[in-house]
Amino acid sequence: MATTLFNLCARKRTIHRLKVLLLSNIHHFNAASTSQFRNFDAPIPSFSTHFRNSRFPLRFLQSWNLSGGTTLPMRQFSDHAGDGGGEKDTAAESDYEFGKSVSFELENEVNGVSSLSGSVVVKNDDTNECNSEVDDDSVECNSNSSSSSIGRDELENNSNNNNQNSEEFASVALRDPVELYRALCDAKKGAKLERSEGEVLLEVFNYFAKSGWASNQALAIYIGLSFFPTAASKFHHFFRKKCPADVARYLVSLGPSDSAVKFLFPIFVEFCLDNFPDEIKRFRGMVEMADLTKPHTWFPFARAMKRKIIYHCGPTNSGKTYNALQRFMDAKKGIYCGPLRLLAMEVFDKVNAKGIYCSLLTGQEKKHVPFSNHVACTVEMVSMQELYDVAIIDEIQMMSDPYRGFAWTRALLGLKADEIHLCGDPSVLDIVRKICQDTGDELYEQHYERFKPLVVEAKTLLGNLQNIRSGDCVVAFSRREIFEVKLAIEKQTKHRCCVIYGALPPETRRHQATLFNDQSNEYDVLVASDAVGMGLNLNIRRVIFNSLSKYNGDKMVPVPASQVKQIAGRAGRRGCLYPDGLATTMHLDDLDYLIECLKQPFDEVKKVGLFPFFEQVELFASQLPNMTFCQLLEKFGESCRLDGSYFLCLYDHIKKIANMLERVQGLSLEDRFNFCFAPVNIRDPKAMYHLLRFATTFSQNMPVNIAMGLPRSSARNDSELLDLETRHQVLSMYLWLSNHFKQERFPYVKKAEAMATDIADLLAHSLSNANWKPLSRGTRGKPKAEKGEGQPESGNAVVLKTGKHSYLRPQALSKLYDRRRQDKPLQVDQSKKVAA
Ligand SMILES: Nc1ncnc2c1ncn2[C@@H]1O[C@H](COP(=O)(O)OP(=O)(O)OP(=O)(O)O)[C@@H](O)[C@H]1O
Repeated sequence: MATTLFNLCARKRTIHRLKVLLLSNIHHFNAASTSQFRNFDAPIPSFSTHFRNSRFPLRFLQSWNLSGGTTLPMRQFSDHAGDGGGEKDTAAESDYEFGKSVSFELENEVNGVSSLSGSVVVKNDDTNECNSEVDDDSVECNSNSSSSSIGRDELENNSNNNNQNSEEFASVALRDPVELYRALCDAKKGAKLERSEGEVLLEVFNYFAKSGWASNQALAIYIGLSFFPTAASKFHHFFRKKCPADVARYLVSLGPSDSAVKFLFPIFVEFCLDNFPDEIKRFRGMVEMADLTKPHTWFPFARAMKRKIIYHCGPTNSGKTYNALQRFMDAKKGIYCGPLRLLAMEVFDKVNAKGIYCSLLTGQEKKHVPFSNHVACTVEMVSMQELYDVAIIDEIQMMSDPYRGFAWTRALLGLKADEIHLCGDPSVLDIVRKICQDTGDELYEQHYERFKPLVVEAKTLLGNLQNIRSGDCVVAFSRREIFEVKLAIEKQTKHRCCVIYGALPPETRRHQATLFNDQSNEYDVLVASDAVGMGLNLNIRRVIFNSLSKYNGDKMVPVPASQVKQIAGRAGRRGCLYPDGLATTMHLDDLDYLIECLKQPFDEVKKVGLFPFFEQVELFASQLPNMTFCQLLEKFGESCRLDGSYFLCLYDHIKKIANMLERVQGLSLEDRFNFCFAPVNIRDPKAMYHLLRFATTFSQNMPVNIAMGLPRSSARNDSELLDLETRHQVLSMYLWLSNHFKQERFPYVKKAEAMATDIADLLAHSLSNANWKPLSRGTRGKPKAEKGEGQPESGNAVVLKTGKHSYLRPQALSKLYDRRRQDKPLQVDQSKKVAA
């Protein structure tokens, strides 16, 4: 029922949307249809190849740079045939998105048969070379291997047979696939094969059906990945019914190999064109609807402008944003786009404090300042309709973020501003240059150096918390670790700690930052996650990495060098109490990795993120009735085409929400799309429950209420603290939804804002007093029994250094370190190392 409704709504709206999209993107579709897809109706240009008289393969091969000809830009397909046996999925998926060209070097080699100065050598990768090569050497090789049993006559016979075989094989290999396919069609019956030959042939076709390379190449004739196995199976039956003896023998000689796949593929193409016109038409329609190529053409107004792009390129703390903000404040009308609410709020405060009216726009809040011509927003909220004099896109390197990258790409391509300032590290400089070539914008580069070099303190803390000093920021990569460190520091030293991590509301993070920056109180140490890397001005003297590994949702992995740099760079900012920044590690065995990371140049990003607009998904949906939204997204991912500089952003979290909302009936496609982007922690069942509840009430056309209480007092343990965090997230989600749907559907905005403020206060108060052992979300409500003083929590931590001031490291990490240590023994003179 839900699906039907969803499809009904989708179709009803599609016609109108289609018109809008076609009108606004007409150029895009034209361009795409001419350059990205082979045109089956176009006349065939003459071309010298083995595939004479071919309807399809001729064009097919032309565009794939058969013999050094031009390569048309197209979706990237894998050029490795060597992924047959069972690797299909990964190979297909990994190569699926982006168009690199494929080259068959058929001039010199045809399916394993090379024509070399008149003599023919059959190469078969999968069989013994001695048997497969038919020349003098091979005879010798044969005779060596079996000289005792084979007589001279037999040898000669073998040699003659081999020569005959090789001639026959060569003639099969060199046959025009179109002609061969026609011959197969005309044949009444295939040759009778021996059982062993039949078995090998079966293996060959199984190998073909599993070939990621073949399934990937088949996309070019609009045989989709999901249909490929069916097509391959039908092709097999057809072949077995009609196959002549010489072709069968040739295939048996090749065996289940890449050469066999390459031989069969052009025949398969002919077979598909003949037998699956409807399937091809359907998939072609889908592909055209899911065309994400040439994204710069999606923004015709921005393309009509002569925009000036200024790339402020440099490491952290080099004054990039400061300079860009000067231009922003001087402009008549400006927009700042940042990665975090926190950064947008900071710019909002800073600019208003200078007497320039500036509004604030984030997913959760709209603060309109009367008479303001400036706005500070989060990058997802940037308007593509308004005209600006100056725009800033901060942290532009986040274009390559696997989840959110599309928002930066969209802002860069679509912003209607005369002057756009990009601030970020050099990792996306090359790709921005390329994009500016496509858009026709002028690019100016301003390179920056850090105000003061960052110094690595080679001594490290040697695991001893007594070495903590005022102004230190200890960085840990999980909430649990953060509270463990805070607890240990407060227990073993006189310092008090503020904490900052991602799950805290921006207001609470700001409050903790203020507490830490303020010299008049006892909170002089900060314990923070990677959330400290962006958006807060902090008086940090030294950044200490408690560990340099983090959980990626699946396993512990080393923290990427770019992130280490970004975080370490927070030490010693210009204008703060400690202008000379220091970075070090808690434990000596992490020091090498830190030094390596800081020495690394910035990685050059090859691709930036892209994601379809709702209109594109809607258009696509019109092709696929009877599909759930989640299936639709999957199909879109499978069918979409992208240019080489772009990747499709990950959307597993969106699919998870889409799946949950599947049971909610009466939501339109657009509603589903919007609900799926709501900020929710998909690993938090309580938060997910509230999202489901909001969507259900919304679908019943009723005003959505908050239906959530407010705790009276601050948290007394970690379970209560986690509960406060979740409640704040639910309120934040409510506010976000109220800004993305009609407000009358979410009428309790004021109440939600007031509750969020109260919870932020409670959180701030709770954090000041937090002195309990942390829980992870999974163990919420089940606090572990307290252990005796100094004893590690069983199974969770090990003592790395004994003694009163030793610090316990979580066990998952210590295992990783042990492994790393085994891989690379610690250098004794490590402490002498100093890096700048
Ligand atoms: N010319 C300047 N005069 C006074 N203060 C400055 C100047 N340039 C930068 N600053 C200050 O130096 C600090 C770092 O500058 P800014 O935030 O612009 O660096 P950044 O390169 O953008 O670093 P990040 O990427 O870490 O934000 C800020 O506090 C900023 O106010």
